[in-house]
Amino acid sequence: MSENEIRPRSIADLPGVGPTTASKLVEAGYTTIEAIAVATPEELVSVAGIPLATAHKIIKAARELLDIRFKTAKEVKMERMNLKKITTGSSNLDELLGGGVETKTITEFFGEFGSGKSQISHQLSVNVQLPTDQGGLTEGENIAKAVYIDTEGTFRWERIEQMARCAGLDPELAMENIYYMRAVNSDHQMAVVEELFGLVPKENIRLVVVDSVTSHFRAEYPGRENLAVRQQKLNKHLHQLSRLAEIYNVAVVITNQVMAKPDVFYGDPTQAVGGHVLYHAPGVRVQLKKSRGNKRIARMVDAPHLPEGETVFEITECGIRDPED
Ligand SMILES: Nc1ncnc2c1ncn2[C@@H]1O[C@H](COP(=O)(O)OP(=O)(O)OP(=O)(O)O)[C@@H](O)[C@H]1O
Repeated sequence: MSENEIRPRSIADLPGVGPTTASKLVEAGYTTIEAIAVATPEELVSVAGIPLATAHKIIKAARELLDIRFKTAKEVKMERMNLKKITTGSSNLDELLGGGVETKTITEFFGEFGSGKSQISHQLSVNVQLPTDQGGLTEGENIAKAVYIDTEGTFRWERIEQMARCAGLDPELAMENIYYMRAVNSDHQMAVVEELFGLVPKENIRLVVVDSVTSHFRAEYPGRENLAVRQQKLNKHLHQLSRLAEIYNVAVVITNQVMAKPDVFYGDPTQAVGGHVLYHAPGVRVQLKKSRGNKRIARMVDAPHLPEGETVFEITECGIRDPED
């Protein structure tokens, strides 16, 4: 299957699943291709009343679609090498990230207020639209677009306009290629991501930003007593996002505000322990710190395949850039 081909996303698109079977499966809770992929043929036979051979065929198709099979290490290497990267606008920061922000991956930017998390998110939403030879994901006429889920109302179209102009894009067009949604609470935030399983392939969306991923969860489930349920919901949300990244080959960027002085937030271990939310989930974590003036320090935190390290970038009128001096 070619990379740009739109993959079926509903179980009704699987071979062997007609409308009646589809509705029986959905009724029994098999609502996604993932659920089918991990089901046993006997389960499907009993809930949908289909022949065993058909059940085998449906499960096999679901697994193929999700690419669940043994791969050689060489194949894994080739897959990684083929992953596309989006430039951040700063070659220092790109280098730290191993070439830019990667598709099929969640990249978390965490740091205190004003550390540059939203600025990077704006910049990536512009840069994804650039042609591939300029660090974007637009191939020929097929413009790569972005989704920006804003939980705190910090999105500024003026900034997009400014950054697009500097990047040599038509600012009006650039703004049309960013789908914006203000998420009003954590349930809404998760519902919006669920909706993206429809929108992403249809509109050639290659970047999904959630700025900030944590604020609603923290506000709705405050303190230590709510930690377990908060983390559980947040994990579900992260799992949704990583499925989206994986299935549709998109880059997912999440931001997470952490306090400069975690001791003030005693009782909230998500603040105290290093700060990032990805924990053991696969992905890339970058800590941002304020430095002199508009300079910022980015630090790679326990990345599975990237060396730890630090670099400096700058926030300018034009956006994220390497420091002048
Ligand atoms: N037009 C601009 N020119 C230069 N620098 C700018 C411009 N706009 C914003 N900045 C810089 O970006 C900073 C804000 O960064 P950003 O909004 O990304 O922070 P953040 O990490 O998202 O913070 P928060 O957690 O509060 O949302 C400002 O303090 C300023 O230094």
